[in-house]
Amino acid sequence: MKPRVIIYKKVDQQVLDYIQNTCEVVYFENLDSQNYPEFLQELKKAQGILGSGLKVDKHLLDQSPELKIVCNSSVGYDNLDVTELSKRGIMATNTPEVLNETVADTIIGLMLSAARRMPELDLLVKSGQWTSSMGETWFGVDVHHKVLGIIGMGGIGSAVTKRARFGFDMDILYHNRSRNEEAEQKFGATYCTMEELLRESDFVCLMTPLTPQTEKLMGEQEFKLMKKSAIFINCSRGKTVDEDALVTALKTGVIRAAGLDVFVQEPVQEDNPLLSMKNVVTLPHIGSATSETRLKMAMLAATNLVSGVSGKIPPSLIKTGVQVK
Ligand SMILES: NC(=O)C1=CN([C@@H]2O[C@H](COP(=O)(O)OP(=O)(O)OC[C@H]3O[C@@H](n4cnc5c(N)ncnc54)[C@H](OP(=O)(O)O)[C@@H]3O)[C@@H](O)[C@H]2O)C=CC1
Ligand SMILES: O=CC(=O)O
Repeated sequence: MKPRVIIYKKVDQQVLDYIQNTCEVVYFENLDSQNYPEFLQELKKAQGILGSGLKVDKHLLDQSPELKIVCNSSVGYDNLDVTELSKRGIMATNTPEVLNETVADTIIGLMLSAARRMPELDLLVKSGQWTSSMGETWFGVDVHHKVLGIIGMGGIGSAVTKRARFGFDMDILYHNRSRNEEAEQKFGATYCTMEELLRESDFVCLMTPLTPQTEKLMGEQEFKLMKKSAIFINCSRGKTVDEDALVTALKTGVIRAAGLDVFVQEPVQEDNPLLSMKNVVTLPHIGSATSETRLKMAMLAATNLVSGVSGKIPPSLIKTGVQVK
């Protein structure tokens, strides 16, 4: 009998076909309050699940006695309670590396947009306010030859660094818990404390995973350490930032601008003050969202799923302490 699995996000037909070769698939193109009860029913019989963002905690796992593997189609896995998964001997996987270059493109886009005020100027042109002389009220600041500070120099941070160093002649500072020698040797990135990074960078890019240690890593004190002219970019998770402190820093000129792909609440609430600020460029958590990369992510998640339910070691197993036999 084929192992029974649930897919809870829309995937490409070729991904579906690949999984269906090995598994009996229950397919929810998306999960909402309407189909959630049906999903819970199906979960009782499922050996594997694939999707992104579903909170997989003790409560959910209590309702999934057959589960062997949980496959995120994302690199971040803050939605998974890995301790609880590990206790129950359930494997967890993510999709690292295949999205690095695409997310790095998004981050460079946010840096350029915020520095050169592209969304503001786009609106101005489209609303017929382009006057013959666009004076200095509309000037931006340069990106090239500035200092970029990366908090979280991992796969994505390194791809940003490559672009910034070789494309924009930027100097790169970074902060991790441990040194990334490859980034130092290949791209000339310099390791420093978080305080040094915040004081010296013209652009601060936050790229850590969301963990208990990184929750609100950027707060009032951290923004105050930054240059008044600095631009803050967050493409990690909304909760790595104290959003109230960010609003105050942007409103009171503690920092110049921000580019944000992620928010504490997603989709972001309409009355979030960040949405009405001209010095903030926003995106709807779309860092990896190109057709090519989303397909690679889904295919990697599918490979993880099929391996896991077939008793093999999935290619991107998250280290949860689960012993794979
Ligand atoms: N907006 C979007 O669409 C996307 C968002 N993301 C987010 O980006 C995150 C990073 O992805 P990726 O680069 O692939 O991950 P990696 O694991 O490759 O890199 C994460 C880096 O963060 C560092 N780090 C972890 N904890 C801390 C800490 N407490 N203080 C300082 N540095 C820390 C790690 O170094 P060390 O262990 O030495 O501290 C590591 O270098 C994901 O977890 C996800 O949340 C990812 C993809 C798309
Ligand atoms: O947010 C996206 C991810 O891959 O993590």
